[in-house]
Amino acid sequence: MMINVKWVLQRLPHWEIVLLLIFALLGSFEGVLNGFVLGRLPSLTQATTAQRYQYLGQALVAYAGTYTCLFIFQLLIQDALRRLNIALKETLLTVSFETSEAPSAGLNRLTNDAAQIQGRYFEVILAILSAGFGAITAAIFVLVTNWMMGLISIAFSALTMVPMLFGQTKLAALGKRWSTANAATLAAGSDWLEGRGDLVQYQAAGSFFDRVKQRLAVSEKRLQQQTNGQLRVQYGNWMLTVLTLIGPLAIGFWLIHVGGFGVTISVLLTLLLSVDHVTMNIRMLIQYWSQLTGTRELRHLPQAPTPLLSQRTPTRGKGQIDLQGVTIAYGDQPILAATDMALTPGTKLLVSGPSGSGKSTLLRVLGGWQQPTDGRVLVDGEAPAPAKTTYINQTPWVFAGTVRENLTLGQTFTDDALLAALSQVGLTTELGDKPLDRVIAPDQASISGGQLQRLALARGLLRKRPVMLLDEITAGLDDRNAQQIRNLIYHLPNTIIEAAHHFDDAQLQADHVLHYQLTPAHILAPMS
Ligand SMILES: Nc1ncnc2c1ncn2[C@@H]1O[C@H](COP(=O)(O)OP(=O)(O)OP(=O)(O)O)[C@@H](O)[C@H]1O
Repeated sequence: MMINVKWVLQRLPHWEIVLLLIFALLGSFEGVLNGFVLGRLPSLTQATTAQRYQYLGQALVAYAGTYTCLFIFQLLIQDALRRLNIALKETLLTVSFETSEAPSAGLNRLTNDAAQIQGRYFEVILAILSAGFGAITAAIFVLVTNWMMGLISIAFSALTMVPMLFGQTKLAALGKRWSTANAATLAAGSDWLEGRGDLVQYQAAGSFFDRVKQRLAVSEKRLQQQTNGQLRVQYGNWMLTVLTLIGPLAIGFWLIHVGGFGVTISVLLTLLLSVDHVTMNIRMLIQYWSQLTGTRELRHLPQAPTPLLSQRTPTRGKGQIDLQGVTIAYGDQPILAATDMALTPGTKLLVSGPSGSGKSTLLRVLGGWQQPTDGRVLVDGEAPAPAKTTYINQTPWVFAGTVRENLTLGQTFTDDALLAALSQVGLTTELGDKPLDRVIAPDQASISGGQLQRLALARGLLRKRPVMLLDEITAGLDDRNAQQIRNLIYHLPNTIIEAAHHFDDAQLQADHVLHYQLTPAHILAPMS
């Protein structure tokens, strides 16, 4: 997806676009106001006092009217920016969510990228309106004053575009390099803060901080290179602007000398006063253009292969799972050799295997979070999707808020349904008198590991999905908590597939749980 002019226009109401155009046009008369009003002064030497006051009145209306239009234009710009910023941040958050980006990358988009796009794209597009109309109004005024000298002056103005034509691609590349380096710095900063515990206990803070410092130095260097690139283009523009002033004057003096095209010193003076606004606006347009192109890479947003937000609603099947020739590999690394398997509704299956054998990968494929390399998985006869199954891992996320908010996630459930889910996982009494109103936080400090896993199970049970995929959910728990959770899940009516290193053979047998292993030959085989 690309944040471009079309995207911008689609997010602004039509009436606002029309008003922006009208007030940008009216405000653009500011550029020729001095030339127009002051240019009439010499004719007042012969005028009556009444005519002079009439002239003054007209000048007052012209100046006050133009500045009022400029003021309204600025108010409209602020309103448009508000709308665009809301739409932009919503879009960036959605893109990060859809593409499963790391939170640090998503936050980088939301803060740095959003600020850059706002300052160097949205504001610039709106400023282009004003500069564009300013250039057109001034150009028409100049041509009407003296078409030949006007054309010469405008032709010289066009020279200021030259540096931009050459610098455009380079500036876009510099913008991208800065963004990449900045994302790396943020990732290192996030590691530095998140990994504080290990860095302190292993006394590795000093050595690790070198990495943060290196990345910081690189990203600041890239920012400087980006700004320097823009400055170089600007310097080229300034030099050419000098030429656009001197060149037409030289030609004008020669035309006066030979008496051509009615050029006089006062024509040159009027042109000098107004052509400045043609050049200035064109120069600003080029500068704005350089900023626009500098953000091109930032505005190009990644597209998720399988959008997560447009998932279909869950099926109401019973929980039959079929694997038909399912093969899984990461490039050359095999995970699962071609496997056929049928699990009837309500089956309880434990998949064990050494670390790195592919248990999590298998569960993600069964849940539709990633595709198999070959073959197909069917859940109740359909391709699996995250919205059809429940997948819980070792570290479920706690959202800042109450237990109720953590269960509903903003959806509508009755308190009775919530309490029933809590009761199913044995959490009704442990969380106090009013368990649904209990406040918990993302750092999980206010809730134990076992309670957290049971809360995540309750969140899943509430949605009544027939299939539950449980990835090492007891890994961080002591034996008593692990046993409690397994007692719970093995007695649910759902189809349960659990991946785990540790298990209790006696419990598996007592609860008739199938036990398969992912072998070193990448085969899913029953444990003998
Ligand atoms: N996105 C990925 N791209 C490439 N390789 C991956 C990816 N995810 C996992 N792997 C690799 O695939 C193998 C299986 O990983 P997986 O996490 O599924 O194993 P696991 O059995 O769940 O391990 P553990 O018990 O340690 O959690 C590992 O070697 C891992 O490095």
